[in-house]
Amino acid sequence: MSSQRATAFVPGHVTAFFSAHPADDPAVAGSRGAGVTLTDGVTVRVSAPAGETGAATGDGADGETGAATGDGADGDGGADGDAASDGPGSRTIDGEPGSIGAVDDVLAELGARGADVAVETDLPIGAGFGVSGAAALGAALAANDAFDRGRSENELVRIAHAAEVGRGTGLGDVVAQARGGVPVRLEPGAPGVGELDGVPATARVEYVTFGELSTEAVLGGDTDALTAAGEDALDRLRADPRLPTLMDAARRFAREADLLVPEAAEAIVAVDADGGSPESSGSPDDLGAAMAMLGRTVFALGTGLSDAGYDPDVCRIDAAGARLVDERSRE
Ligand SMILES: Nc1ncnc2c1ncn2[C@@H]1O[C@H](COP(=O)(O)OP(=O)(O)O)[C@@H](O)[C@H]1O
Ligand SMILES: CC(C)(COP(=O)(O)O)[C@@H](O)C(=O)O
Repeated sequence: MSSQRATAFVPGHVTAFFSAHPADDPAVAGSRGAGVTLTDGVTVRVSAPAGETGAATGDGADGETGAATGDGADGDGGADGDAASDGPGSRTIDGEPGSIGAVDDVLAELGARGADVAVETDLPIGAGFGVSGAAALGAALAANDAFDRGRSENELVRIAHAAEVGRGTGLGDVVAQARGGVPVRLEPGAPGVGELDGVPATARVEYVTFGELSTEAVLGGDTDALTAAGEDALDRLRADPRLPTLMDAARRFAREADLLVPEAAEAIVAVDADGGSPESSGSPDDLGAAMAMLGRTVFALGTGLSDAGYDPDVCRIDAAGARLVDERSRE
């Protein structure tokens, strides 16, 4: 018995600092770094057309990490129906027609292009919350369930990671979002290649967005300076895996990597002046603000942005990571 519809929730992920590690093999490519996952995230609903679920056990098995390059059509060996043969199903983002490249690549890899896919999020897209990675991972989890593809969690994370890296829209968001909490990416790459740790902590998160920053443009440019700064920041956090050190390393990274945009710099100073930083006399729960990579976005742990007079969105660090949610119907 296979399900026809499935829904997944994937937390947003704000990168505090990172180093870029490109590679030809998308499972090997990725980033080192650290960030926070958010209770605000992306919900992906996948509906399989009738008769297109199950039995595609060999689907794409020879190319699990090739989602970004291939269209998956030659791997669609489903015995009882090929979702790709009838062309793509509907794609919406917050109810409007629209698609995210990494999502399309995930669906192709799973032989699920015929699915109707609805991506819903309160987070802004392209502003440093890893929405594209979250949508890709949510599509992988939900399509696997709706089409009864029988892939494991690690396999689905690998497929979403490969799609995201292949599209140039992220390097480390997917593995972080799969984990939840405060992920520390010790080694780059998909499950089986990369290595994760975490800062064991929770906090209130505030954020304000001033606009988008193209991840493709930054990753496609010279990343030597940001990678050197990111490696330094990771060394500092490994020596002291606590939230104040994460935020301090994030602020220094943005300056050293020359990524700090003026609106973010202004907000970080305003939060600091108001007492919301560990160097000043504010509450110990206020850990100041930093810029979200890669977006014109500032995030604070505690109440620093609201104390400084901004009107932030508020959520918390997500404890669970990407997951299916139980609102599906079964036949
Ligand atoms: N309304 C939209 N605004 C920005 N990007 C969009 C939108 N709809 C789809 N996209 C796609 O979503 C992806 C955003 O990727 P990225 O810049 O990495 O953002 P994020 O930080 O949210 O992951 C791009 O591939 C872009 O083409
Ligand atoms: C910083 C970034 C390379 C991009 O993040 P975003 O713009 O949110 O997709 C991220 O994927 C990472 O590896 O840390």
